[in-house]
Amino acid sequence: MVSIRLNDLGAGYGRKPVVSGISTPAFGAGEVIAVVGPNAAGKSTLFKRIAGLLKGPGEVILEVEANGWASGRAISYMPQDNSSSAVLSVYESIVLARKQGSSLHVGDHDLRVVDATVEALGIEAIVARNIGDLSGGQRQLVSIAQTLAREPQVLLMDEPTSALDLHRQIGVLSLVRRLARERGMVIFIALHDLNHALRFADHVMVIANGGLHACGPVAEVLTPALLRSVYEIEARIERCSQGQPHVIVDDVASGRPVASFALSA
Ligand SMILES: Nc1ncnc2c1ncn2[C@@H]1O[C@H](COP(=O)(O)OP(=O)(O)OP(=O)(O)O)[C@@H](O)[C@H]1O
Repeated sequence: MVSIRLNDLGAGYGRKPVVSGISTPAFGAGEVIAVVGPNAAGKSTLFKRIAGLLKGPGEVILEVEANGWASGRAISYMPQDNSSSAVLSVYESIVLARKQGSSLHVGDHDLRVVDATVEALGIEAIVARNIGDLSGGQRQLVSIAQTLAREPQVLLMDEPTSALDLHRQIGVLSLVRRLARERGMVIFIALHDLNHALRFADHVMVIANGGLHACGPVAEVLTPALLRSVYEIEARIERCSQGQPHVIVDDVASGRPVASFALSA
């Protein structure tokens, strides 16, 4: 079983902090946490800090109990941009991702995990293709496969469905949530689609103005008041016929043009 808590975490580039003072409760096995917020708020920066790719103040408190399942690394980060080598086949790239940081010996179990991941994502038809020949959405599915095949205990997925059609967005997020429950992972997903956050996440972290603006159960945090203060939109949260909450946007707050929504420097 795994749990992860952020304590007064900060990160930035050079001397300039992008985010600071981020503290959360402990998130436990099986939980999915949506990380949302405006462009350039610092979601990717926070993920890189949690993954240990950036240094900064504060601590990531990770507790891992051996449970027989965990064959993979503790924390794995799936970046927004896929920079896999274009000369590898899809299958080779997934095997390589699984073996990254461990011995290069590829055993039967490794191949079974790779095959199961390929099947779960429905990418059997492209496994022999070169990554460089794929469409943007296909590359994103391969990047997801590479990340899942590592079997991490904490997974940081940075906008994993941004290039996917609606059917695959729902499919991938359903799969990710199921794997979190089955494997006892903690999964953080940076998302811009708040309806996906409402549908697939247990908790939400709202990153804005250089820090953690709000954190808690997703349906409690994503309110019209929060959408107004963070996104400058007038919106309602209404339930569809199946009881699922949805954001319905009525207007841009105060009638200002969308282009006036300021990016942080
Ligand atoms: N390598 C870097 N060097 C310097 N500044 C950077 C670097 N990467 C990101 N930044 C800056 O850090 C800030 C936060 O960027 P980050 O990518 O974390 O935002 P984000 O919330 O993930 O944005 P988006 O939703 O647009 O993907 C931005 O102002 C960005 O320009």
